[in-house]
Amino acid sequence: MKKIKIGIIGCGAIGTSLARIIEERLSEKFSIVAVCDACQEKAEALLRICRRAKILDAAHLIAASDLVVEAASAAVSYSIARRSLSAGKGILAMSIGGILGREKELISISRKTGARFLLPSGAICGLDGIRALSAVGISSLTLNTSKPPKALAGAAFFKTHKVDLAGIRKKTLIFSGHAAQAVRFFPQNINVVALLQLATGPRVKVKVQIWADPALRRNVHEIDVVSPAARLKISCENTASPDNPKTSYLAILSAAASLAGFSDAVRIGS
Ligand SMILES: NC(=O)C1=CN([C@@H]2O[C@H](COP(=O)(O)OP(=O)(O)OC[C@H]3O[C@@H](n4cnc5c(N)ncnc54)[C@H](O)[C@@H]3O)[C@@H](O)[C@H]2O)C=CC1
Ligand SMILES: O=C([O-])CC(=O)C(=O)O
Repeated sequence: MKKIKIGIIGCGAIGTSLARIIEERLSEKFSIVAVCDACQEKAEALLRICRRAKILDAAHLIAASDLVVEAASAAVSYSIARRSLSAGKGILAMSIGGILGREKELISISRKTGARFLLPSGAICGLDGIRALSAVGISSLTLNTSKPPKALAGAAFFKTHKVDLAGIRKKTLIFSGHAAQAVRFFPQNINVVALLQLATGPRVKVKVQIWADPALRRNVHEIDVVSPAARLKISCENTASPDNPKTSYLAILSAAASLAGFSDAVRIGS
């Protein structure tokens, strides 16, 4: 069987760990042909894992790949997805916040070109049930995300909101609002709310609260869904990636699971 050629844009925590999993467990199906990072050293470091890959800029990487993995940033995820799908190349996107609000166009290009548009569940679970329930209506969906303060450090929110993160001694509410605001203020922290919003569609206004909790060692996402067909309470207590405290290890495993199921005839779960 011909291997699917993968190009990875973003050689940080997700890009690097995912590349390791592809090389170790998924190499019968996939071959990493190109990598790209805004930081040359990060791309060079990834070549030590992907020995057959080349460092290419985004345009050449898209041209060389069958499937592009975006693990870079919300500032570029939409443009990478649009360029990939328009060229008939599949895209697995991780920076979902950058796609929220512009998904219709991408879905339409994907359907036109037939290129796969993959949005893994990332750091949460339960999107299967939430998508199923949205057919009968969801009356409320709330996400409570709690992270250690250092995992929230550097977010755009703190440019306009004075918070002494290092001085927080107990669980403190940092932000309360809706998905679109949350991904603008916390582009590296709350892609999961964008996934929830995409799964339910614009009729449901997904609410989100972000907490800083100095007692936590994990990234915790608690999702509460109210619908006539079911009440879901989903709780994910995720170990952080060893390379980036903002990112849960589950997000990497979820991307790997999405690749493992790519073109598989068998599907477990909806
Ligand atoms: N969907 C989900 O559940 C989750 C999504 N994420 C998102 O996935 C993305 C990757 O996460 P991590 O690997 O943990 O981040 P990271 O910060 O460890 O790595 C990102 C890498 O992308 C590179 N980069 C940034 N802009 C770039 C550009 N324009 N072109 C090429 N390279 C660029 C950086 O230099 C860095 O090496 C982030 O946007 C993050 O917010 C993270 C966790 C969960
Ligand atoms: O990895 C996590 O726990 C969630 C995260 O950073 C995101 O959704 O952007």
